[in-house]
Amino acid sequence: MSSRISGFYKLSVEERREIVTKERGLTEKELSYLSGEQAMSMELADAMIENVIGQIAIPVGIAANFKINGQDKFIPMATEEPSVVAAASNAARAAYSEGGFFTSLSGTIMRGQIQVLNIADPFAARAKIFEHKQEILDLCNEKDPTLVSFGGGAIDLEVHIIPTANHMMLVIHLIVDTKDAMGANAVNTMAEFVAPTIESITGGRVVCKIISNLADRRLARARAVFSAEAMGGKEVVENIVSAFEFADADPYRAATHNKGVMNGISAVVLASGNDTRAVEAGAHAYASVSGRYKSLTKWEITQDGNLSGSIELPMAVGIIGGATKTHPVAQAALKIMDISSAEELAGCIAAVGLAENAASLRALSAEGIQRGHMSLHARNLAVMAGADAADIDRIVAQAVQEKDLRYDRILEITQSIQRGE
Ligand SMILES: CC(C)(COP(=O)([O-])OP(=O)([O-])OC[C@H]1O[C@@H](n2cnc3c(N)ncnc32)[C@H](O)[C@@H]1OP(=O)([O-])[O-])[C@@H](O)C(=O)NCCC(=O)NCCSC(=O)C[C@@](C)(O)CC(=O)[O-]
Ligand SMILES: NC(=O)C1=CN([C@@H]2O[C@H](COP(=O)(O)OP(=O)(O)OC[C@H]3O[C@@H](n4cnc5c(N)ncnc54)[C@H](OP(=O)(O)O)[C@@H]3O)[C@@H](O)[C@H]2O)C=CC1
Repeated sequence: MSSRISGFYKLSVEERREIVTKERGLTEKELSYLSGEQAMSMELADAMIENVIGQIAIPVGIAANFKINGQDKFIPMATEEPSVVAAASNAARAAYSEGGFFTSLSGTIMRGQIQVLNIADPFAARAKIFEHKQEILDLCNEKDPTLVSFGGGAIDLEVHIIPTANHMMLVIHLIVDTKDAMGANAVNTMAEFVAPTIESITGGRVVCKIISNLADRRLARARAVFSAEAMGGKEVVENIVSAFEFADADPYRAATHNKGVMNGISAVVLASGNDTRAVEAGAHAYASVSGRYKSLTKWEITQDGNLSGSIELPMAVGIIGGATKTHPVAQAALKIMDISSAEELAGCIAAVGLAENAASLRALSAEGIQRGHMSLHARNLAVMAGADAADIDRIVAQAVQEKDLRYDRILEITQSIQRGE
């Protein structure tokens, strides 16, 4: 299949669904979940979270033009924000001609932290933990034979001594390969199970036993070259690099720059039924590991003047466990992306984050963000103004032509159309 579909956005919803169905073999049932015709059952919703009274629908769009590790992919993105899907498709188009995105994952390894207090001699306690390392790892693995049968499980220990205001804390890291699961439940179960053993080895008192979302042994990396011509020429490319340097040097700018990266990342994480907060916490913590909050992406200029981008961030996502298997739309999303491992999913998500950042920086470095973003957001404003679906395009076209995308003006145009003027 080819994901490079010029004008995909100009097709009707039905035509887009037909293309994706033809290429990815979606069933009637999957399509009806995606369209919302068949809602998730209230029994399932009630089993997923607590005190359920309903559901909220978020649109799922397909980002076109993605080639990742040589394979063309349709990328499902769940987001409430206009222009995010358009932006990803736009930048992916500029990378497509240069071979698309290339990705890797450093591993599927998570850390569980066990906090131990009341130890008089923490350095000796640290040594004792290492003497019992194999016993601790075996206990952890006893708790998750399924994970072990898939080649995962607890594989190592780290012991950190952390001075705090009131204590010299011993913090043990369980290093766990969670394979195709995100792994929080698996790691938390192990950490709680071994806590009494840790207490008896160290003589201390265990308090917190929990996964760390700074998943620095599960780093997803993606890189791509974006054609200078498609990005708007030499000056825009140079401006993009200076916009990156600004973000890398100034946390006020980096927060917004990384918000743009996360526009893409969170949308795919959500569509795939993964935990958006876990990935977001990991991303922002990783952006600060140097002691200063920085850009998650890097931008350079290639020898032949094209734009070269790369991204590296923790990507704790799974294709098993959590809501990934229970939510019917998440299952359809993985099928649309043709994903068969957590590693592959992590790479795709990183690629989308890089593309999203490229598109935002291009807009900021050229005409400004408002032209593209606001002309798409204007559709929302027309809905807010009470426009009929059939009139939305006409209202937006007039506001764009007038270069006045304020709500007040859109309301006036809407009301004038409704009066038949
Ligand atoms: C919005 C565009 C894409 C328009 O861009 P354009 O230049 O008007 O688009 P074009 O007509 O030249 O089309 C180029 C390609 O864009 C895509 N495209 C074009 N239009 C659509 C559409 N309606 N729906 C879906 N896809 C669309 C599509 O792939 C198309 O290729 P084609 O199909 O023609 O071969 C561009 O202005 C853009 O990329 N802007 C960036 C928007 C953005 O970053 N939005 C995020 C929200 S703002 C924010 O939260 C983050 C921020 C900005 O603060 C981060 C930061 O500060 O770093
Ligand atoms: N700080 C955080 O990020 C926290 C997040 N969470 C939540 O935890 C959930 C994710 O936890 P997670 O442990 O992934 O979910 P699950 O416990 O639902 O799934 C993981 C389990 O699936 C089983 N499994 C089956 N096949 C495989 C395979 N191929 N690879 C790996 N495991 C396999 C394993 O064993 P078995 O069958 O024995 O279970 C494994 O323990 C999310 O819902 C997240 O929101 C929870 C607490 C904190």
